[in-house]
Amino acid sequence: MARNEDTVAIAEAWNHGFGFIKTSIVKTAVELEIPDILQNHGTPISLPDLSSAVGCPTDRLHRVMRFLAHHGIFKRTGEGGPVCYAQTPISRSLTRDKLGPFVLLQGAVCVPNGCITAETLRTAKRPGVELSGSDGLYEDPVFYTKVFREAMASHARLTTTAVIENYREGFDGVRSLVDVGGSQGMALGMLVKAFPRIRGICLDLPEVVARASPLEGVEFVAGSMFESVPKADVVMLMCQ
Ligand SMILES: C[S@@+](CC[C@H](N)C(=O)[O-])C[C@H]1O[C@@H](n2cnc3c(N)ncnc32)[C@H](O)[C@@H]1O
Repeated sequence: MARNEDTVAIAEAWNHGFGFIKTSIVKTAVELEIPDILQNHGTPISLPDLSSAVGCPTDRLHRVMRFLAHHGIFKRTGEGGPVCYAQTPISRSLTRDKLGPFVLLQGAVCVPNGCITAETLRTAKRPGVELSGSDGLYEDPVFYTKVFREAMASHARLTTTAVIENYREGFDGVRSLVDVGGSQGMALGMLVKAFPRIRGICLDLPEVVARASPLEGVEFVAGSMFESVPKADVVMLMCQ
């Protein structure tokens, strides 16, 4: 691995990049009045009951509650039986008569556009909520070419460098590698350069592949992972 202090610094930098997610999901829980629902319920509530109380499909709500339980906002109970959720001291502080309204106010100011909200959770209008493919996000040329592409390239460079330096044996015997959602082929380009015997296949949406520059050793395939994935010895799925 990279030197320990570098690794810790990179983890801290990731936290700065993604720290808003926790705030965003807590705000969504308050919007849905989940702390109040649990308080009024009195005992742990099952996922289907919570789902009908907030008006969100169970599968989407489950993902949100799993995240919040992992971060100690709610407590998951019913080990081995049906999934239920209970209050914690934190969620008891997030009811509408305590700090809930404050979270809604600050969240409205600080949480970036594009995060999951109560409305998007109920209607599944965003790809993070329902993986139905592109929703136009990647078709916006300004967003895609400037912000998104540079962000993805920086992450791919960092991660792939660490993989090449520390996990060479993972590529032993590999002759073909498909990067699913490989964007402009940054990661794959680095991998085929480090392991020239590997044939790289970069699968991404047609509008993304149309903007990709040719890369030695990399074949670009336009399509959707939900329809088919090109055959290869190894399938790579990074940061989806
Ligand atoms: C978060 S980026 C990750 C890019 C790259 N794997 C990385 O880690 O830097 C997600 C990528 O998945 C692509 N994508 C989204 N929906 C897809 C689909 N249905 N099939 C294939 N690729 C898809 C996007 O265009 C985008 O390039």
